[in-house]
Amino acid sequence: MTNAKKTNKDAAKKADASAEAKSKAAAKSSADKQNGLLAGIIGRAAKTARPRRKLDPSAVAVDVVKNMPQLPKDPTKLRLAVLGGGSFGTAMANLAAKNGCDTTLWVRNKRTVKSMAKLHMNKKYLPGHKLDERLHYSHDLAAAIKDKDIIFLAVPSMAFRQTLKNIKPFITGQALVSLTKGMEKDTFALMSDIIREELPEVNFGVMSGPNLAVEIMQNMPSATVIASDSEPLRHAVQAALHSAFFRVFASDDIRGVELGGALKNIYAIAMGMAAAYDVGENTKAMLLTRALAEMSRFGVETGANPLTFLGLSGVGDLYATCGSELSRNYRIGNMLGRGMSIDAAVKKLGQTAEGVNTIQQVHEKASKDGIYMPITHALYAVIYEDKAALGVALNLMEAGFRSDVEFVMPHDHSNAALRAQMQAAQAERTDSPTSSKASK
Ligand SMILES: NC(=O)C1=CN([C@@H]2O[C@H](COP(=O)(O)OP(=O)(O)OC[C@H]3O[C@@H](n4cnc5c(N)ncnc54)[C@H](O)[C@@H]3O)[C@@H](O)[C@H]2O)C=CC1
Ligand SMILES: O=C(CO)COP(=O)(O)O
Repeated sequence: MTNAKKTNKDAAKKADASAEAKSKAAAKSSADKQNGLLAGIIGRAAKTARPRRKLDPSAVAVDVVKNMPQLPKDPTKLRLAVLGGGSFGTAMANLAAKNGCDTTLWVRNKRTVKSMAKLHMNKKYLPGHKLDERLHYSHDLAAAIKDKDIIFLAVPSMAFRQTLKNIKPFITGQALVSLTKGMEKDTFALMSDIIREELPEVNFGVMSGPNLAVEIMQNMPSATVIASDSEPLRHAVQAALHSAFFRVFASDDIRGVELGGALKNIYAIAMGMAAAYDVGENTKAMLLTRALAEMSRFGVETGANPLTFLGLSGVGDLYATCGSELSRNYRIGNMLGRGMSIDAAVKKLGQTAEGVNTIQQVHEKASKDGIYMPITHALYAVIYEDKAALGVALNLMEAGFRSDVEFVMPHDHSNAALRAQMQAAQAERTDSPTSSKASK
């Protein structure tokens, strides 16, 4: 090799090494920036979210907690009761029975119990779907929950408090898990609030996720989230329900998981209505994404961690319900979009659509507390104030300058900065001689 060639090769090597070092430094700086951004978001979330309530051991009756750490990890040894024989209670009870748990489904109607036990089918809510033959049925509440490890509640939100009052005399150490996705009428209480009020000594969790009951019965792979302060309870629920077709993820953000399940029903109604108007994919995507923004904003204001809304119980459930006719809330919205009144739509559905009440609760709470929830208010105006849907939808498009993700760039900043820029540009146009010429 000549000296010149060697010098060129060395120079090229040096240049490569320097380029590599630069690119590594750039990658590191970009990663640092991203980590910094994430740390900022998490930090803000931690500041805005209310401190989580941990169980206060001194307030918990000893006989109630003593069972929890001893919950059998082997699902075949778990004893469960599921209260509420609608589509979701039945689907969850069936999953647990298939896993070998000793499971009793409590249904208030004696005749329904007889029919289910005879046919191994819930003819009214899940017709055509065979239930596991090991599943037990009862209409006797005390017997159904006696000696159980966990009681799952799958009654509609309007019946939740009364159901807790009914089981209170028979609680001897069972843990509770709410499957209900709604808010109590007129109180804005979530199911976890009601449990804390009615049975403050009981260990509990809430479960929520993209879980259309019919798809679960069809063994379509699905997943959900169990949120609880109690690790043994989270593990027990995972062990009881996890299967090849159903994954159970864990969280300790009870409020966030529960709010995801309750709030998405509002937007499922909006999406069902939008579908009736035959809107385009861009419009659906905008609605869905701004719905997520509303949900997480509302969540932060009421004590949830906004990052929870990125999980299965947030965006996951929003996606499932906002695009499927299997969702009763979506169907209600679709009927409204086709000109039916809310009362007629609810009557025709004949099943639980929690969103109908949740819209009213959230509209009132957001108005009272000044939480910016334009989609919810718009939907409320269409459903309960008889406003024309198209006009309300177009008004939404004029809501001013907002930032995309407010936890990355807060709205005030984006609004103020954008307004200032627009005003400056406007002033420049009016001042410039060319603009006055053009306007003549
Ligand atoms: N169906 C689904 O795909 C899912 C439903 N959920 C939630 O589960 C809860 C229950 O929903 P579904 O089972 O779908 O409802 P559903 O409309 O299919 O059935 C409701 C059941 O509750 C019973 N019920 C009504 N009032 C009662 C009372 N006062 N006492 C005892 N039982 C009473 C009804 O007889 C019926 O068996 C709702 O909050 C819903 O949002 C959650 C996840 C999925
Ligand atoms: O919550 C659900 C699926 O995750 C069921 O939705 P609907 O109550 O709208 O049917």
